[in-house]
Amino acid sequence: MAGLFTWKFIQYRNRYAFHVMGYCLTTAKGAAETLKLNMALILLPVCRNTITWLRSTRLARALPFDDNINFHKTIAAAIVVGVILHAGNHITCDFPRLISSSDEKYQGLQRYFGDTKPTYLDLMRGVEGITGIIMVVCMVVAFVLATHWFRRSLVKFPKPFDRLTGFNAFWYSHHLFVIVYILLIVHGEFLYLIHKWYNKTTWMYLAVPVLLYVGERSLRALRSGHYSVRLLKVAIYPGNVLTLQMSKPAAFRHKSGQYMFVQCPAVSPFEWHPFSITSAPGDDYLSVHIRQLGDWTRELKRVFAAACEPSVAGKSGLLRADDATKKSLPKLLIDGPYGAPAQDYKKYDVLLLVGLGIGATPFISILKDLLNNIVKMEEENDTLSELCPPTVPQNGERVDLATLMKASRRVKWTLKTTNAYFYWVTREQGSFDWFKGVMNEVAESDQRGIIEMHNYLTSVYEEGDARSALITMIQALNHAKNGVDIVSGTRVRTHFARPNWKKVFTKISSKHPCAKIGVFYCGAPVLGQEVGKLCHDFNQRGSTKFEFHKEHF
Ligand SMILES: Cc1cc2nc3c(=O)[nH]c(=O)nc-3n(C[C@H](O)[C@H](O)[C@H](O)COP(=O)(O)OP(=O)(O)OC[C@H]3O[C@@H](n4cnc5c(N)ncnc54)[C@H](O)[C@@H]3O)c2cc1C
Ligand code: HEM
Repeated sequence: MAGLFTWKFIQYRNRYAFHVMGYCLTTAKGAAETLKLNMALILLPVCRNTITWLRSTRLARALPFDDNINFHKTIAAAIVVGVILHAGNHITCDFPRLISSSDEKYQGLQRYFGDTKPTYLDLMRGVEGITGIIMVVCMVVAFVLATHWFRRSLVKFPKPFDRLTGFNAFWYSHHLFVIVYILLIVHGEFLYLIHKWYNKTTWMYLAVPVLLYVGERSLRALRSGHYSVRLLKVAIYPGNVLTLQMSKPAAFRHKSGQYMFVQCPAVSPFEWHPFSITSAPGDDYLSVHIRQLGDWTRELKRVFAAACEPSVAGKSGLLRADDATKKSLPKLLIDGPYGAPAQDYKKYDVLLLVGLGIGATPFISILKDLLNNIVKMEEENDTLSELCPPTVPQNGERVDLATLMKASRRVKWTLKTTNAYFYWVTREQGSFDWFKGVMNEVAESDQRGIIEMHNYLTSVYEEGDARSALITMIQALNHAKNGVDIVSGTRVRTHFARPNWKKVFTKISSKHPCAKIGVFYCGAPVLGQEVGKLCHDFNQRGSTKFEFHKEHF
């Protein structure tokens, strides 16, 4: 940006027009050059399919793809500065200087503006003026509605927009950028003080990113038509969580930690909402866990609750629908999968997964994937010990070469993850039902103790409360005696009050000296900062290195 600004600034500093309009002109033109670059750059971090693909390439080592939206916002901020400098200088400084210039000075600019000096109105109502004004208006609306405050707020809009929520207002207004891009290309063709076609470079900056983004949107539209899924199971849990289990389209390949968009025409034919995929890549179905938050998720629950029946004794969930109930369920469309920070878990031997409430969803898929691999590994090992008898062949005894070859191929098959620690912090005990099935399975199948699971219930007693300490002690005794937790009824350890993160980090770092540990966090930013800071602090102290990845939804 600095380079482009300086280049244009110097170019116009050396032109005749500088003697008429001065530094207002050089600044306006310098800013315009950065705007062209930034309007191109801003589209790249929101090309989700491209980024998902790039995450799996070597580029992921150099570029922080997890920060794509922050990059998008930073470029947006640079655009705000660019627009202020560009439009501000034209409107308040160089236009007035041009129209008030002496006839003698104006003569040198006649070939650009005509024989008679233009008025202020002439300049404003030219193509560049009109397109510029409309772009600024569209941008102001879209920028204001895109601010964090609006996106996250529950502002009530006046009629006829009263059904819009903050996020939807942001989403729809963001599409004003389609108009902005069309106008920007037109604006770039009618620039004053530029006649030669090769100096009109706006379209050159924009061509590739705009085409890439148009391709992305077309792909999404095409794919969503193909990805109409059949619902296999629906369950509604305490804590207002809805689980949807659906058939997996043949071409759908995801990694644990990734997310997908879901659309339900019975709720809204326009809205697509993102949800982490909770099933593992090896499962033959897809599943999502959806917590009710606003209008769309609430309506989704209502629509599905109408098609559900009370749960059969022994099955978890308050209401259920599956093949047995034979009720017709609303149609569902999906789009994805898309990349997310947690998908990098395979890079590490030791994992620390921290989920807050519904933020556990990306990690459930990881746990399931680990579990599937553990089961597969156990099976492989059983086959291996059958193929390769533990006793060393005695003198004269022969081992079939084919058997040995087969066995050696199998020996290579190992599980990269040696340890995974899952910390799930929830408000109430009922939340445990959301993922009870998976946790039970993990606890039962993971005989080697690769996965350690902790559930923290924070709404029972305050931290430091004597009752909390007492229950924790009873829990620990029971766990030691029976290996079973009294709250969860499984090997998952339930704790009362908030986790002591420092202790958790101390324990893990002393257990894994010199290891590189992948710390994945999904939840409210406040705790994310704390966990991130602990990673940084522990990295300064010992040989264990913690690499922090966070996500927030
Ligand atoms: C990558 C990702 C993964 C997610 N995974 C899960 C999950 O596994 N389980 C779960 O319960 N929730 C998940 N969410 C959050 C979920 O998408 C929102 O809770 C849901 O879209 C809320 O919609 P609403 O209309 O009911 O609520 P609203 O009141 O309209 O919105 C509440 C908040 O949700 C966000 N939001 C709303 N609509 C969208 C949208 N279309 N796209 C992105 N964000 C939106 C906004 O920040 C908004 O402030 C995830 C979000 C993201 C970005
Ligand atoms: C010139 C300015 C901008 C342009 C051209 C632009 C363009 C876009 C585009 C094309 C998308 C992708 C939508 C999609 O395909 O899903 C997007 C998403 C988004 N933009 Fe912008 N934007 C601009 C400014 C801003 C600003 C000022 C903010 C906030 C401060 C912002 C925040 C976001 C967010 C949060 C998303 C959602 C990304 C996601 O989760 O997929 N944008 N923007």
